[in-house]
Amino acid sequence: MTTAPPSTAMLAVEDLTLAVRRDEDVKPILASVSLSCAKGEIVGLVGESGSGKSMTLRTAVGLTPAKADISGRVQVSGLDVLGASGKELSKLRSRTASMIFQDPRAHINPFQRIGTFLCEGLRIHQRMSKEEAARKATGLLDEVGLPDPARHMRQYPHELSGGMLQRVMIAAALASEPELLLADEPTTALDVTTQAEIVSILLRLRRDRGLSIVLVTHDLDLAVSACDRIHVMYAGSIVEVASAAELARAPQHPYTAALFAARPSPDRTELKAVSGRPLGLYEVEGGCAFAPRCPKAIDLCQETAPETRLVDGHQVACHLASEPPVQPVGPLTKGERP
Ligand SMILES: Nc1ncnc2c1ncn2[C@@H]1O[C@H](COP(=O)(O)OP(=O)(O)OP(=O)(O)O)[C@@H](O)[C@H]1O
Repeated sequence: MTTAPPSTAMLAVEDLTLAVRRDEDVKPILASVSLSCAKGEIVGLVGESGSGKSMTLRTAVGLTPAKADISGRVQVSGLDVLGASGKELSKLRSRTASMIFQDPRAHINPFQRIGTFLCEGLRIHQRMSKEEAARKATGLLDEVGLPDPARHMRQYPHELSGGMLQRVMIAAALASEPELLLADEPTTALDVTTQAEIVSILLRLRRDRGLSIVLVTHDLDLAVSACDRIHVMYAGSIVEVASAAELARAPQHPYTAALFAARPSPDRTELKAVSGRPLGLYEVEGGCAFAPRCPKAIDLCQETAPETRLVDGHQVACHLASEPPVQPVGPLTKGERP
């Protein structure tokens, strides 16, 4: 088992630090985030609300707040995203990397037929004729498993269920033949059966197209079932990275362990919610960001931010993890802030 960043990374985020400016205020959001996704790999990014998952994903395609201080490196398929021109970024977003989101209805015009929605991008970005675009769009709906693509092309969004609409959004994301799919909570609004169907589509797309996928989710079980590797995020930092199987077998960071313990399960009579509330990076005073909620915290945790260590194949940012720190990743929670 290996958790080292693959050398053929489709996405490589290294030491990414980001703070948003408003007037005199500076709000730190990400601290020294490193994350990678190889060609054909499905990588999970999990953590509670406000930990910075969406901001990491958006920064990967250059969608950052207007007034932000950013440092670090982000590469997608060889493009230096933080140094890219507007033209390069729009090419990145219209060709190389596509995104899907939690609520498909918020990203589709309710007055436009599904076929019109799908064909628009194909005609503009790929300069297809009307007939070519319709043929390609119908094929994409078939690829994502919609039962009657020709009929769905003529339907309006309100005629489709949430799960069917999410498939339409995946079809739209595939229209540009991307190499990388960034999926931000794509199953959160769906029932359990439909969630499983969406995950099986993602797995099939990886197999058939060699697509690289970053899956953001709150749902650890879903991440374990879908992903090769998982990055666990807390307060704007990655606190643990391991293969999905290894993370589920033996989580090393107390936060990861607490997330696993908080999952509902048939053999559990009560839920062990992670105590306390999740902090944003801007609320962290010093030391380990998880220390105020950590049942194992010692004085050192309150005082000094932990470095990332390699323990049993896991990269883990915790003082209580016993192996020496890995290089060159530095302090995770209190790196140099802008
Ligand atoms: N444009 C912005 N300006 C200022 N703060 C922002 C902006 N966008 C996000 N934030 C803040 O950044 C932090 C991380 O937000 P982000 O949406 O990345 O978290 P998340 O882990 O994706 O949460 P969720 O699971 O709820 O979507 C939050 O504190 C959020 O309020």
